[in-house]
Amino acid sequence: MTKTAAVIGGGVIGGGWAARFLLNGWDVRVSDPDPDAERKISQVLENARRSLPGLSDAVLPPEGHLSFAASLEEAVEGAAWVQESVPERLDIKHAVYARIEAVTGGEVIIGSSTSGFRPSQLVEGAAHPGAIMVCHPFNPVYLLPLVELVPAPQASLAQIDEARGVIEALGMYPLHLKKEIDAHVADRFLEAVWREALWLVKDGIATTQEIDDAIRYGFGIRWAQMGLFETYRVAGGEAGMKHFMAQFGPALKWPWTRLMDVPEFNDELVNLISDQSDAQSGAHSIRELERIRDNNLVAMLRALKAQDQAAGALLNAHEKTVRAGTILSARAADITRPALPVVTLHRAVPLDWTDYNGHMTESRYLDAFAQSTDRFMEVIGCDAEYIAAGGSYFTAETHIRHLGEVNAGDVISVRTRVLQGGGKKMHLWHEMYLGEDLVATGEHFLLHVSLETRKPVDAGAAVDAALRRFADAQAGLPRPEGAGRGIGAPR
Ligand SMILES: NC(=O)C1=CN([C@@H]2O[C@H](COP(=O)(O)OP(=O)(O)OC[C@H]3O[C@@H](n4cnc5c(N)ncnc54)[C@H](O)[C@@H]3O)[C@@H](O)[C@H]2O)C=CC1
Ligand SMILES: C[N+](C)(C)CC(=O)CC(=O)[O-]
Repeated sequence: MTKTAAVIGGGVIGGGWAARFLLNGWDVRVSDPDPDAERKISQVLENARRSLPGLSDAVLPPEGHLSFAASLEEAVEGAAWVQESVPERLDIKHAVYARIEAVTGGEVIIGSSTSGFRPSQLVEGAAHPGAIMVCHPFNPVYLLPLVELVPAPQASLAQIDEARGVIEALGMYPLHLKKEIDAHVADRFLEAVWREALWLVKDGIATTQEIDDAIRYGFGIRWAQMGLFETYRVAGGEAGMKHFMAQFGPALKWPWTRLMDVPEFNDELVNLISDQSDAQSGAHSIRELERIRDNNLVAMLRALKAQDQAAGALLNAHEKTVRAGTILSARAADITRPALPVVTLHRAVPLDWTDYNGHMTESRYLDAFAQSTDRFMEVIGCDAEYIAAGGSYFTAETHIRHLGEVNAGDVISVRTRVLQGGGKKMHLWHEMYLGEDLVATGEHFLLHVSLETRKPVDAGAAVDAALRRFADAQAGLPRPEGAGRGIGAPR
């Protein structure tokens, strides 16, 4: 049964949470007094739809239903999770919790997005303090996986486990802090860097642009993949962390920081920073900047995914749980019915597969069809073990036709037929579908080779027999329209 999340406060962060829940198959009910909340959330959701589904190579569950409740109580009624993202003011948060608890009676976890309040502050006056916990996300919530999970001391193990389970099921990473502290862990770093940056601008040392360059051309890239300590361990050379600390330890006593002071936050400083920021980035609207940010984040996360490192390793682990029980079982059914085309690919289109024309770029059609060919090779037994023993297929010729547009986030499927198969030859016909619409075809002629001699040889007996089983069973099907067609030939 589809679960419902109540999102209380639908601003920047509430909107991001709504998108994260919806795109992972939850229904979402939003409560926000702002008459503009619906418009703002629909824009956040639009950005999320083009970036989150294609982050993974597995297809997420069907998108949940979004609704806007007339009252907080209506939003919370029957919800399996409540995520509070109202402004960072304790009085507002306390008033909201009292109303939520009156409906849930402490039976449902209330995750708070608070950037800085400690759980013991959040639960002051609460009837069911164990159910209220810090679940601090990072913007954009629909792409960044970190959630700092800080329960109040009254929380039971079962409540903490439940929270952890929900966060993980959303593809996020619960960092469970056992001790509370103002601003948790990550925001203490952000605060330190922010203070230092304000001083550098105020003192005329660097502009907002120069500070951003210092981060994005250097340590910002490093931090995304190894964090702080592992990065510094490597920086210590062969002697590692101890050498690093011996070399740079004394600098801690030198005036390398102004963190002890806070620059006075007066109009002069605010204008200095915002004027420089306008000059730096004012040419883009916030929505444009969000899309630029999302494109970059998706590209970085997918690069880390390919390396199975950091947040990319988390994506891979989540993908396994999403895959289980969906496409794999569908494929297994197809394999037992060789007269039918085999579903060899079912995935969402990643943002980094699109181009300047705003749709899936041509090289990715070959990528998708190549994945289908690889999958079909596995189906007939030409798998990693067979290849390691010295046999494989090389592609000799390919013809791709583009029949319809595909956009980021679209779920595509490829169905594969065998036009000819046996001995050295394998002639495949891939059809790519968006729903029931045929959007591309790929015709591929492959030769079975010996990986030792690099020359064509007949396939091994088992692979040959499996391939012929498909070829024979599909021989009676009508020849696909477009098969064997040369470029420019009439349709
Ligand atoms: N903006 C950021 O970068 C991050 C913010 N946070 C935290 O998330 C929370 C929300 O922050 P933002 O989304 O940035 O603020 P925001 O100002 O964008 O959104 C707050 C929303 O709450 C609504 N609201 C006010 N009173 C309400 C009530 N009684 N019931 C329901 N809705 C109500 C407002 O109309 C507004 O739409 C804060 O606790 C903040 O510390 C956490 C991570 C990052
Ligand atoms: C600036 N901030 C304290 C609201 C930042 C956060 O809480 C996390 C983030 O997304 O940067």
